[in-house]
Amino acid sequence: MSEPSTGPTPSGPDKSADGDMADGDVTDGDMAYGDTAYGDESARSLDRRDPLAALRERFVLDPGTVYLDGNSLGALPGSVPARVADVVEREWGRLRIRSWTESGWWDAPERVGELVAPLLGAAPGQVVVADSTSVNLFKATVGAVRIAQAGETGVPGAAPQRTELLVDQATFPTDGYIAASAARLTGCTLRPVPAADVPSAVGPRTAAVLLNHVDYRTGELHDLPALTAAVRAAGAVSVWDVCHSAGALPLGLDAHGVDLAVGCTYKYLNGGPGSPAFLYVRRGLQPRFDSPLPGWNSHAEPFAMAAAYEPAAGAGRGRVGTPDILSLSALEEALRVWEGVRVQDVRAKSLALTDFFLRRVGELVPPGAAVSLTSLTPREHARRGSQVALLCDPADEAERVMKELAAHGVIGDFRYPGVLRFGFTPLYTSFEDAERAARVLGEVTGGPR
Ligand SMILES: Cc1ncc(COP(=O)(O)O)c(C=O)c1O
Ligand SMILES: Nc1c(O)cccc1C(=O)C[C@H](N)C(=O)O
Repeated sequence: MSEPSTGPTPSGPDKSADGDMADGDVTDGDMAYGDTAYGDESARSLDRRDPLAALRERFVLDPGTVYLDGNSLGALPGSVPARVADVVEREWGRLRIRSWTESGWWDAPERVGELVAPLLGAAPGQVVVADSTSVNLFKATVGAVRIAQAGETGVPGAAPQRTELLVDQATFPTDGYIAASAARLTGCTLRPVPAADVPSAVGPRTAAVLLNHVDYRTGELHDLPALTAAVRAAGAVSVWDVCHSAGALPLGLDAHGVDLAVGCTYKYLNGGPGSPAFLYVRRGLQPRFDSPLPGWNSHAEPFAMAAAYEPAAGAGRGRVGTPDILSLSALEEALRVWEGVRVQDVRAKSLALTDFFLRRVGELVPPGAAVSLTSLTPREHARRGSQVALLCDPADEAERVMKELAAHGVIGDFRYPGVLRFGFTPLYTSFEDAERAARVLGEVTGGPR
């Protein structure tokens, strides 16, 4: 495997930059795994001293498969089916309408939001779980521009010069489409810029900036603290898409002064296919958050059925309509896996797993293999999420390679042009999984056996 073309050549594991210190340093966790990038310790030995190893038992996994697609759809936590069956049979089947109050259905978006909040570094009262990521991106982006255009006074139109919306150039497509629509609706011009250029691009005309924390294609982690600070310094409002970092690394949303954030719950939070997304609105901004989708669930008194809209205080202002109780219940149960688990320990294992995988791929797929691989994922810990993206040369071999991997029981995914993606979910991925994936990759790319 070739080294990534960007970033400095590593001289050793990057101890300075283990993600985000605001939620706690990962030094302890790092020591738990040692030097996975440059040492020669075996997968079996690393698994033996993995403090998170027992969590794997909480998931439904089959022994013949290495599942490295948790960055797209997390695996099923074993306790979820019984909970969903109870919600269907007892809460819906027997209690019926009474469940809106007696089973806590009505408050579920806020209640589940409180379970997600600590994983985001958010104090209570700022996260609601409802709707899809795409819908929440719309609420957050239009809401952010409206806040900026109201200026310090909070009066709509008080800052008429803020007519630019920045979006990161390499964004996941839905963010780009929604940002374009949000710009049209708010009279803004949309300007795509590389995330790293935001500090020089943001200025007095900028209303809001929508950034992805981890690039879905390359796995690159952007510098949330520095970029948020740059947006703030320019008087603009920050919106972060944290789909690929929530549940994978500490975010420190409160500590870094993030304004709004949105993320999926079906990736590293294992909520299940289409489980509802979350919306974080910083407490200080909540009174000024003017949702572009003010449905009746976000009303201060929904059952007053009032003709006039009066927004709820707090995170509930981000709700729209009737919550999806079956999916929310599955997610609520899935989040129980996190009881007693520290995100910084998950981060330490994620870095150890991806270090180890990159090292073994380097050893098993040498330059000169029939299909050569270049890591698009940065080596530096401070710039790496929880996935490894390998670019195939020739690129049109990637689809075949991924199919062959699947035929050998290694599940990742493939994105154009020629990118193999491997997601590492530390709650259930072992070092043996990483070893087996690297070995099979070596075989199907024509590297040594
Ligand atoms: C970074 C990112 N943003 C947004 C989305 C879209 O989310 P949804 O389809 O749940 O609206 C995804 C995944 O599909 C994603 O990876
Ligand atoms: N949300 C997905 C879906 O409904 C079907 C297939 C894949 C997905 C994904 O989440 C893709 C993912 N966001 C990505 O990073 O590419």
